[in-house]
Amino acid sequence: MANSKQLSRFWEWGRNIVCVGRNYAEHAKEMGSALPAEPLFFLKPSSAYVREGSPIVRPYYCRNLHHEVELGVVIGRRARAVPQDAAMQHVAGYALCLDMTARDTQERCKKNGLPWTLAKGFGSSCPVSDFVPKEKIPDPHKLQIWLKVNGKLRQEGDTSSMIFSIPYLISYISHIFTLEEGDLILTGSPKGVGAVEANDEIEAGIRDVVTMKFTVAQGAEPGSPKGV
Ligand SMILES: O=C(O)/C=C/C(=O)CC(=O)C(=O)O
Ligand SMILES: [Mg+2]
Repeated sequence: MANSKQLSRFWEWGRNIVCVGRNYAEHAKEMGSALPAEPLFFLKPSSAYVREGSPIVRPYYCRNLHHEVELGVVIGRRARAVPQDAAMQHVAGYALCLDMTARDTQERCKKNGLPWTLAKGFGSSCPVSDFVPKEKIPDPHKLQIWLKVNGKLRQEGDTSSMIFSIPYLISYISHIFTLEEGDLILTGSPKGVGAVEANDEIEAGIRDVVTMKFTVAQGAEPGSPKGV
């Protein structure tokens, strides 16, 4: 099992980013989507990570970039086909994460039955906070997560409202592929997702645990000499 110190910079390990979708009923409702009977999940590349001090870059093909604030679970020990009652032994800690989403692109992908990679997997689509060792969070299903844009509250959710619990998700995913040390699971967004524009400031937190701040920048068209 990797220890907290080794995993304190989990974003540098280059491991899987596994995202769970529609895990909060009110978010599924605001998207006009049905509740999932089983977890819905997708992957981001590890180059999607971005840390405070660097911007979230809106891709050139996106006109409607959305924030989704989510609790992230950092895997500390390889998990392969683990039962639910052993799943938490594989957790090293947590992080606050954003699942930045090119919503207009996602709508097109949904309509055409295409994967969500363009909408969810672009560079800087996964801003993350500092690592929080699991000892600091006695119950990850009793956390309040929130997000403000330019000082205005947009999202506030309680992790007790997740449809599928963290042990269920770890067990479920680990029966499909092996979870490795340093992998991150984004557990889904509560309601209140919305658009951000270039120069907006996003601030988010897990109440009493951690906060983070990012600014949004506009990505350059391919071939353009300027821009991010
Ligand atoms: O149902 C939809 O149209 C969109 C759902 C998502 O983007 C899923 C998530 O990423 C989430 O629920 O966090
Ligand atoms: Mg999400």
